[in-house]
Amino acid sequence: MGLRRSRRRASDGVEVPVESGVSGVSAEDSGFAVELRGVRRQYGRGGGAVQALAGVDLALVRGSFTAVMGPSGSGKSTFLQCAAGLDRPSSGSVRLAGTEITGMRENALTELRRSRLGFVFQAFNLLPSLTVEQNVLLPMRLAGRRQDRRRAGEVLAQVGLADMGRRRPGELSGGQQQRVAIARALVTSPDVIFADEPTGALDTGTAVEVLGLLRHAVSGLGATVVMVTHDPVAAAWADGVLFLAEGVFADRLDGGTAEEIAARMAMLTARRVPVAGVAA
Ligand SMILES: Nc1ncnc2c1ncn2[C@@H]1O[C@H](COP(=O)(O)OP(=O)(O)OP(=O)(O)O)[C@@H](O)[C@H]1O
Repeated sequence: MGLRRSRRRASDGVEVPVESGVSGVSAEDSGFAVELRGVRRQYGRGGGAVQALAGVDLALVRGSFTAVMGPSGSGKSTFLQCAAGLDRPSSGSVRLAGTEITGMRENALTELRRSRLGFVFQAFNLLPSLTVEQNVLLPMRLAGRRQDRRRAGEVLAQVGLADMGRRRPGELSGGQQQRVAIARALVTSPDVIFADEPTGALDTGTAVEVLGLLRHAVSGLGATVVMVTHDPVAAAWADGVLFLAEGVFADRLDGGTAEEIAARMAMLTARRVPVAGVAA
C-alpha cells in the first residue's frame, strides 16, 4: 500500500509503531483517515492542572478498524473527543481525511461532524419521538441535506433492520437500537466512525452482532472505525489495538486475540500501579 512504518518512541520508553507516510500522495491528502500530531489536552491550570493527553501522535489509514484501550483515567474519552472534533486540544494538530480541524470555526466543525463523521455511543443516543427511519436520516436533516429515504432503507437493510423503519426506538431491543445507531452512523458514508464503548450496554450475544456490523462496515463497506472499549473481546474484532497510558500511546498490538489483548492491558496496568511488597 506504499505505507512506510517508523517506530516512534513514546515518553515512557515503549516504542509505538506509527504509519509515517504514503508515497505519491500530496501533503493536503496524506491518505490517512485520522491524524493527530503532538496533541496535548490539559484540564485546569497551575498546580491542579491535569495532562489528559500528553503528546499524542497517531495516523490511521482509511479502511482500518482500530480499538483504543487503557486504564481508567488514561485519556481515552479525551482522545476520542479531540480526534472527533468534539473538544479542542490545548496544542497540536488533528486532521480528518486530510482536513485540518484544529482552529476551525465552531459552525464549520459542526457541519464537518454531521456530514463527514459518524458516532456510535454506549447509550445509543436515539431520539425516542422519531421513527427508526427518521433517526437514521437525522444527520442528513441536521446538515440541511435532502433526506434520502432510499439511502435510509439501504443502511437499515445493511444492519438487518429492513422492516423496522416505522417503529420507534422504544419498541426495539437494546441490540436493535444499537443497530439503528450504526445505520445512522453509516448513512452519510462518513470518513470516520467514532464508537465509544458501543457494546458497553449489551449482553455478550448482542455485542457480538454489533461488533460484526462494525467489522463489516470496515471490511465490506470500506469505512474507518475508531472504537474506545474496556473489553478485550470487543477490541479483538479490530485490526489493531492502541493502548493509552497516562495520556500517551504506550503500546500497540495488531491482530491480537482477546487473551493477548487482556494480557497486554494487565501489563500496562501493573506498570502503572506497582504491587506493594513485590521485589523489583
Ligand atoms: N472536564 C475535566 N476536567 C478536569 N479533568 C478532567 C476532565 N475530563 C477528564 N479529566 C481528567 O483527565 C484524565 C483523563 O480522563 P478521561 O476521561 O479522558 O480518561 P478515560 O481513560 O476515558 O477514563 P475512564 O476509562 O475512567 O472513562 C483523568 O485524570 C480525568 O480525571
